[in-house]
Amino acid sequence: MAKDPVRVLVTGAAGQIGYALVPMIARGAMLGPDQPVILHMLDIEPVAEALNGVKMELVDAAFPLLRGVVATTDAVEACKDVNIAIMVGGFPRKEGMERKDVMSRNVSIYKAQASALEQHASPNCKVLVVANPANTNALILKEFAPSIPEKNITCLTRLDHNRALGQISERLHVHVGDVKNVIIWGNHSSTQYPDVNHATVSTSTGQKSVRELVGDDNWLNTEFIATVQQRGAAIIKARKLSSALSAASSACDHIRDWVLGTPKGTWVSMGVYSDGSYGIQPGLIYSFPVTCEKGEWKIVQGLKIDEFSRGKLDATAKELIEEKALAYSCLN
Ligand SMILES: NC(=O)c1ccc[n+]([C@@H]2O[C@H](COP(=O)([O-])OP(=O)(O)OC[C@H]3O[C@@H](n4cnc5c(N)ncnc54)[C@H](O)[C@@H]3O)[C@@H](O)[C@H]2O)c1
Ligand SMILES: O=C(O)C[C@H](O)C(=O)O
Repeated sequence: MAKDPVRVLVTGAAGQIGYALVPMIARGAMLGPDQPVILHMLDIEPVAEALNGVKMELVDAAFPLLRGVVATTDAVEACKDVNIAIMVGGFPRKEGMERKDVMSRNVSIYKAQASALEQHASPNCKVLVVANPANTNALILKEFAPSIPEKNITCLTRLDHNRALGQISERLHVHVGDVKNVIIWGNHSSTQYPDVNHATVSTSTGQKSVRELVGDDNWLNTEFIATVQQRGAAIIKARKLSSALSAASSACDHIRDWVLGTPKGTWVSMGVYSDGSYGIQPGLIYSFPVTCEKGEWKIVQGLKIDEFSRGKLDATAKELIEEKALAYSCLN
């Protein structure tokens, strides 16, 4: 039997991630090749005409799964009955800025949009915040939309996770699809901790540890970590624009795995509210390793954390606590 369409909101849809993301959703890259979708696209009045242009292109592309498009500058209309909300709207950082430098412009958007989502989205709407500072925007959204279950509010660290897989695959000359179970801990910022201590590669003779195959702890503990932490800045330097196609693709991966489940024996990284796992202050939106089943994520428990990792987990948590205070000071 044909499935009912799922309503997917993309905010900031006239921007560069939006332009890469909406065709991916309309082609089934997010929810699967048999799942019809209705796209809700929100942006602001000054770019209303460009937003309408994106709608025209969606019509012109004749996507068989696309059952409707709402393009609007009205947050209430945009949020109406949506099942999934991808929050990309905001301002990207420019060369030389840290992600928290875009804080004051972006957190106020998330406070305002929390209410629109709370009042008008479908009650079990799943939310993914992409706009930076992603963890703190998600935290503000969670705190100002108390009736949305906290398990439904997440932020994107899957791009960092995919970047870590990419770096390992390049270093070992293996297919990226054969590398799994890296972890991004903490903030989507330069304090994030890309951890390969539990990561493996599928080989013709079974699963092998990434650390053993690389055989260079110094590279793993320094250059590898710094490359993943600084990749967003490196893309801005090269493109003069922040990452867009990789961000859009990773947002699809995040939602697909959350809704359809992670493969057996594989975890992914998602920014989710902390329940105190691994000693991280409860309530922060912190990136953890998670598995997903039947539309629910669960933090992977019981991983051994060595002293080097402990310091890194705590440092990125400390930054998130500081960002939270800064966000509230911007809102006052
Ligand atoms: N978490 C991640 O991995 C990740 C990766 C890449 C980029 N980002 C972030 O995603 C955000 C978007 O990046 P981009 O390159 O698409 O930027 P962009 O400037 O091209 O697009 C952002 C869009 O948001 C719109 N917007 C601004 N205020 C809005 C509001 N109140 N409601 C709805 N829309 C609004 C703008 O008009 C613009 O069209 C930035 O904050 C960027 O830093 C996050
Ligand atoms: O780094 C940025 O500001 C953009 C984005 O968060 C990224 O990681 O590419």
